[in-house]
Amino acid sequence: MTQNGYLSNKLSVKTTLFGLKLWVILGIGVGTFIALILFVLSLWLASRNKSRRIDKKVPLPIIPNVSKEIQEVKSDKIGDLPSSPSGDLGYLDLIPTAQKAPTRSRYEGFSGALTNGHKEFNLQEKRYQKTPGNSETECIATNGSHIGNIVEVRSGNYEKAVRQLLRKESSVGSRSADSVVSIAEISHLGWGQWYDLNELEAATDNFSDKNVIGEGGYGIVYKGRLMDGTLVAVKNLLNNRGQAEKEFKVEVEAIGRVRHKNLVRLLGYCAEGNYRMLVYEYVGNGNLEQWLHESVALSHAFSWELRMKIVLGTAKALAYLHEALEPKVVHRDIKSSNILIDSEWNPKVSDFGLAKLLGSGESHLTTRVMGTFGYVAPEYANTGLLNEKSDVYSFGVLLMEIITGRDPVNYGRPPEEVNLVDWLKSMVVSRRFDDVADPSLDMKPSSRTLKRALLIALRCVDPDSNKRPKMGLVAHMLEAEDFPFRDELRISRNMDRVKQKDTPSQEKMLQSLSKEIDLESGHGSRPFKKKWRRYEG
Ligand SMILES: Nc1ncnc2c1ncn2[C@@H]1O[C@H](COP(=O)(O)OP(=O)(O)OP(=O)(O)O)[C@@H](O)[C@H]1O
Repeated sequence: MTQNGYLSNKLSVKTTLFGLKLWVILGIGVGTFIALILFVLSLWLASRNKSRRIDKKVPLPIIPNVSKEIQEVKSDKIGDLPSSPSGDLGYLDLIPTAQKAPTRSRYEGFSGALTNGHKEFNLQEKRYQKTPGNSETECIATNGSHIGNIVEVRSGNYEKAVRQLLRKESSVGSRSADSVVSIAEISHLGWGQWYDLNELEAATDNFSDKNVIGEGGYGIVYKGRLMDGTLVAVKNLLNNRGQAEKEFKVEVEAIGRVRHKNLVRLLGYCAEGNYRMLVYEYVGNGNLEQWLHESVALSHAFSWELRMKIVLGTAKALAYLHEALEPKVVHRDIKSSNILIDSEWNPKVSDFGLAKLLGSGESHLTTRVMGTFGYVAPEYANTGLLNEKSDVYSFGVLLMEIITGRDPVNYGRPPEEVNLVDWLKSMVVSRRFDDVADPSLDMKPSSRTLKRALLIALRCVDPDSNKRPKMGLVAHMLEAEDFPFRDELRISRNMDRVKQKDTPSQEKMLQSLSKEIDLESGHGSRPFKKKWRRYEG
């Protein structure tokens, strides 16, 4: 027997394993071994690919684009910041370490670490004022240096905001690089004209002193002439960190899109580097404060009729802000220096830096009362509760100022005359009407006209904000010579009889004044009742 014959005989021997021949069992064994090797090999390859993908992910230099949640990101100082040689901050990793879940109205205790290779920088929330949609965070590095501010992070996504901020910081240097970021950031406003800083410098002769029109709490206003000849007023907001940014944003949001004959028009803005400027139509005939209190030599020319034209236009502008817009706009700083006057004596309400946008029926509770002493409604000053009725109060004070030519608060007067509202009420109660009109008026108004104006003013400053009329009604009262005050008062009284908690003197004063006006008008007003009812409530 050959060797081959012997091998094949051996392989063909049946085994005890299911009676299978030996070569079949050997074949199965080899096949299984090869399959096992292949399986292990494929597992190894798969895991290698996966780890490669993870490796690729780690150093990806991607920083999120401007998020919708980030309304504005501002950096105003180059701090002690890490940067890669390319100036790209893609290797940074922000690890929030103690970020509490944001509640509806506040974000708290943010801190995080920023790593760049072996370096680590701590970020910390330092300052915050929190109401929804109104927050500000200052980021400081471990060494205490200021990195920048994050303004208006709506859903607490600090990580994105900080990355954005840092990326911006990394683009150290040129003004143009900075302004590119700014343009991207505020382009979401989708409104108005963008002005170059160069353009405004040229328009105002390099912001020269001779072009200064005035200075308010938030910045200096310059007169300027654009290349196309348009006269403008340029408000250069003071760069006191967050405040300029807030004022800028509020003005733009509040009046950027609105058009009204009696609202000053905001033509556009400039946001380059740290500069924030607002460009308005130029209103060339001064402001109401100057006409009432400064231009003594000219005040005789400021007749009752012109004053009433200004009052009416202002009332219409406020009615428009409160009743025609959604969300409505509460101005919060109605006062004589904010009523600009054009060459045809049209008033233009200006300075919306403190304005607040409120949804319909909404009130706002604030911890910081803004406004100007003497004009602020008592409930707003005492409790911080703000709605459009606060503007109605300020308008009432403004009307009293126009009637009397007196400042809302003047410590130069005898104690009982310091506060205009209190003094005027006492004059009405003691029926000394002849002594209240501005002595510098050339022609005094008729008794009835004066009383009508006084009654409207007194209703606007009602201590109970619910009883103050809406501005639309105020405008109608001012406009309609035959407005039936007695009926109007009765309707108003009936409407809130349930919650009647008036001081009797206020109610009595208004009643007797309206009675007098109706008597002086000579008609009992029945036919007008229906007509006016619709303006109430
Ligand atoms: N569009 C404009 N046209 C002409 N003058 C303007 C214009 N806007 C503002 N002014 C003038 O510039 C001056 C400063 O205005 P601004 O609104 O900054 O401050 P203010 O109202 O006087 O004070 P504050 O802002 O502190 O309440 C005022 O005298 C105002 O009359």
